[in-house]
Amino acid sequence: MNFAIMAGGTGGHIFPGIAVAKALQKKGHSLFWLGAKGGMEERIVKQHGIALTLLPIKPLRGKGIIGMLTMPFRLLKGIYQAKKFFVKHNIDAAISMGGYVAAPGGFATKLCRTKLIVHEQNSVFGMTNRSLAKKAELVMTGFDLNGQYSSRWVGNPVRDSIEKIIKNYERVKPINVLILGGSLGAQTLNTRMPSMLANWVKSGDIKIKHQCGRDKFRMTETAYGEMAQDIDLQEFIQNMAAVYQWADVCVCRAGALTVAEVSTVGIPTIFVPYPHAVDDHQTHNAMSLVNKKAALIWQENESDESFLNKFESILDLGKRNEMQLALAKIKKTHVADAIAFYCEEAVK
Ligand SMILES: CC(=O)N[C@H]1[C@@H](OP(=O)(O)OP(=O)(O)OC[C@H]2O[C@@H](n3ccc(=O)[nH]c3=O)[C@H](O)[C@@H]2O)O[C@H](CO)[C@@H](O)[C@@H]1O
Repeated sequence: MNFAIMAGGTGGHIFPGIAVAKALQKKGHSLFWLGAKGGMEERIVKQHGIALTLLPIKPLRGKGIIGMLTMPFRLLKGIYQAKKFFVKHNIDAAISMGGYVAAPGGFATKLCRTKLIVHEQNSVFGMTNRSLAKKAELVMTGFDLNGQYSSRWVGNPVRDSIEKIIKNYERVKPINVLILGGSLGAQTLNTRMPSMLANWVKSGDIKIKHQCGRDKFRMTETAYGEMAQDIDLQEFIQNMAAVYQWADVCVCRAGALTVAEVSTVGIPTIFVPYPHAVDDHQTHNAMSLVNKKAALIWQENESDESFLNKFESILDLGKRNEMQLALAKIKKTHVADAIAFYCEEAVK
């Protein structure tokens, strides 16, 4: 069968797309990717050797009056281009993993014989997937959304290299702390973590790897001051499996894929949700673990003292073991294979 993945914009859409693409290829299907010119997918998808077609489109949620007035025309143009792509490659089903390329792509499936499949990674449907879900043959979700839009809860697919990690949970000192801003970096983590964690770094109780986001290296290095030489600071981490293997504790945003990855690996985590995410979906993502005592949450508007208390508690080995047990109970495995199976079933 010929499948197309429609995903772009951020790692949170692209990496699950890659996991699903590989699972479908493993089953002998042909894979094509529809992305947007200038998006992160241009760089990442090529590295994985997947045939990539880029539409010359920009985000539909245009800024200002001109953006709003030209939106219908831009959408129509994108739909026309996406339809041409489906017909040219004889695509049986297009899988929307989210991102703005998925809107024209999703609507274009209704103009040809391509079936539409949706996978929503977050605990709240995003704008594009919300409108596509009503028109799709099959809707799958990363979190348990109680069958909204007749969806099936499958989980979020994590990369093979991450799923294979086996951890040793016993380390007491120094504790390896991974700070992750997500694929775009997180301002709060870059500015507030250095001073809040300073005492633990100076006493040698913790070691830090900190992913700060593109073009944020200098400002984060400055925030760490004289401690900077002891911090492994990186703008973007290519080998996430290696850093998850290293980490005893994580402090990170609650993007859907990061949540899935730390739960798959079993890393005790303090989530710091991005407060401006649409419909506050990062808080909902994090709460799915916090409610099961499998993680902690700290909101940006809480005090430093509240963070320090939570951090102190997560360093305790007993507490970490409790959280790891709770994570083991809820983790989903082989999600990409499950999604590939349901995609095949939808096309038959
Ligand atoms: C600010 C915002 O709205 N972010 C959204 C975006 O997040 P974003 O793409 O940042 O977040 P996710 O946590 O979902 O995914 C990040 C992915 O990038 C990878 N990674 C990250 C850093 C790095 O240095 N190297 C690397 O490979 C992670 O391993 C993960 O696979 O899409 C997600 C999925 O729809 C949403 O849940 C997030 O709310």
